[in-house]
Amino acid sequence: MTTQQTQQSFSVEDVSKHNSEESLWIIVDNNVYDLSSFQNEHPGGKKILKRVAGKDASKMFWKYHSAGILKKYSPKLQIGSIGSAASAPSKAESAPAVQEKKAPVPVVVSTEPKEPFEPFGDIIPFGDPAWYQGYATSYYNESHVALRNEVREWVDSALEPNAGEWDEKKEVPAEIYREMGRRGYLAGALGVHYPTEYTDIRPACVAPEQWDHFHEFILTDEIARAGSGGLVWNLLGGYGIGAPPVIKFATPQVKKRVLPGLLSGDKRICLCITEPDAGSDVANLTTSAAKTEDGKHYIVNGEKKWITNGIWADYFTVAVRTGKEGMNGISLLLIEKTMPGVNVRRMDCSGMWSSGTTYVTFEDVKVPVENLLGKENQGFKVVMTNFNHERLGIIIQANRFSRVCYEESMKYAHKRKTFGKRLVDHPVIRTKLANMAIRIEATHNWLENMIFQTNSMNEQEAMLRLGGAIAGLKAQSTQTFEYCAREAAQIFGGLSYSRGGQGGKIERLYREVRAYAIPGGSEEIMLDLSIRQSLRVHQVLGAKL
Ligand code: HEM
Repeated sequence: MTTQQTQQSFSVEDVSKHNSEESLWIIVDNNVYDLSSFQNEHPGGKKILKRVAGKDASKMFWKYHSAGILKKYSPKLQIGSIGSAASAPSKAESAPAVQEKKAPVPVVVSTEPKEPFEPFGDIIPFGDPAWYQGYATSYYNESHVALRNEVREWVDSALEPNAGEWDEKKEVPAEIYREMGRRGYLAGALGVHYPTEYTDIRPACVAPEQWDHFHEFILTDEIARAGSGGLVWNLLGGYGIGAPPVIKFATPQVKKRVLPGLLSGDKRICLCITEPDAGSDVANLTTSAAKTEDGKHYIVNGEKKWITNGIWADYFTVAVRTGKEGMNGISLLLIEKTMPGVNVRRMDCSGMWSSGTTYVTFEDVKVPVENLLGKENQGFKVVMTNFNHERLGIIIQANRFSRVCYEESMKYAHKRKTFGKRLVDHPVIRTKLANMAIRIEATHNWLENMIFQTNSMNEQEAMLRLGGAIAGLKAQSTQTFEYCAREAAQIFGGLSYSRGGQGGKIERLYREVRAYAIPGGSEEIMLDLSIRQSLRVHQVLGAKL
């Protein structure tokens, strides 16, 4: 279908003539769709379309579908609009679809107190963070607003409508990952300053020197809005935890060789810590790295399990044992796919299908000593410095997924009727929505505080002082996610039990809860650490105990 045809204008009478199997047109929200060829492949059946052939089918359409369907199928099926070409936009169109190519204009930020920003998004109460909905904020400035708008436009048009299909295929087109690089999103997702020294790519709407942890928060949060953990981990999972040790601890030569390709999205990386027998218990890992007699290489042997993005990775940031037992014998090595002895196989998991969960084996892999990240036997420290960034990423995603569960439930509760009333008119359903919202907002507000603290401290200080609170917040966010996925599933009923369709996001997210509650420190470990670590810090600060 050409764009010109899409602009064609028809009258209701024109459409009414196309009311048969041979020529089957319908109207949805003032737009005209030719379903003549599509009717045979319509997952909801052919007959149901015949009943609305030649008619305005908006009401029936919105009863059975969510907005993503139109975004996905319009380019193929829409042939025009009713009346003038500039008719009222549909629900799906109201989100801008195509990003205009404009020259990047960095936003210059003033430090004056601000009025609330223009309301943004669907304005469903608690469906987005408060600062999106016209409430005042002291955390965000115009550059955050600009980035939020830019990412949402991309996610709405290019990611969300395809997330379900990609998850089923267990693969996201490589072009999407490269686009993450081209837009400067990968360079901005390292938990450090925007690394202008290793890439010429610049974000379109944020001056690199102004890029902060809130920008990374917004980026991750908006991508998570597509409602697929598999997708977020495909785009940010391996990279967000595998690349920071390289930029912080690799030698200058290795950084110069490796980082440009990683930041542009041409090369991929993953983090290999977990083993078949060592998960949250990092200090007990057994993958060995023995130095050769000439001291120029390590010979690496061992297995790593549940490695996100491993099947596509060019680089592996690997925790190995170079010394004695326990945490003081661990080092981090950058292993490369081109090194003989590196093997990967995809693992079958209950969720996160498009994230490429991998089993990695290292058999006598010869790694030059220059690929050591940090100092020998001090890798545990490198792993620890990674944790705040990794956990904040998990918290951001888990809480947006909770919001997606809530937002989808709220929308569905406004259209589904039972016992003669909309779901939202039943107090029991409103109680479910309220219990979801209060948890999401509490988590989000604590999260914003943690991001603000992270912005205000150097990394060493943040690791020590925020480690406990961030661990506690991780547990809170995954408990909230589990709660919201369950409640949303109950609200959607059978639709959340079958794959795809209106309940598709809920069904998928429900299967993804464990991927958030277990890795990056299980809930049990996080809760315990939140108290232990905070006590340690506050004893130094003079807690009166
Ligand atoms: C532009 C026109 C349409 C497109 C592109 C379309 C596409 C789809 C798709 C992709 C599904 C699979 C479920 C999902 O992913 O949501 C579906 C299901 C369905 N569609 Fe349509 N559809 C269209 C129009 C209609 C109309 C006009 C009706 C009703 C008169 C209808 C009734 C249904 C029903 C009953 C289902 C099954 C829902 C379920 O499994 O719960 N569709 N449609």
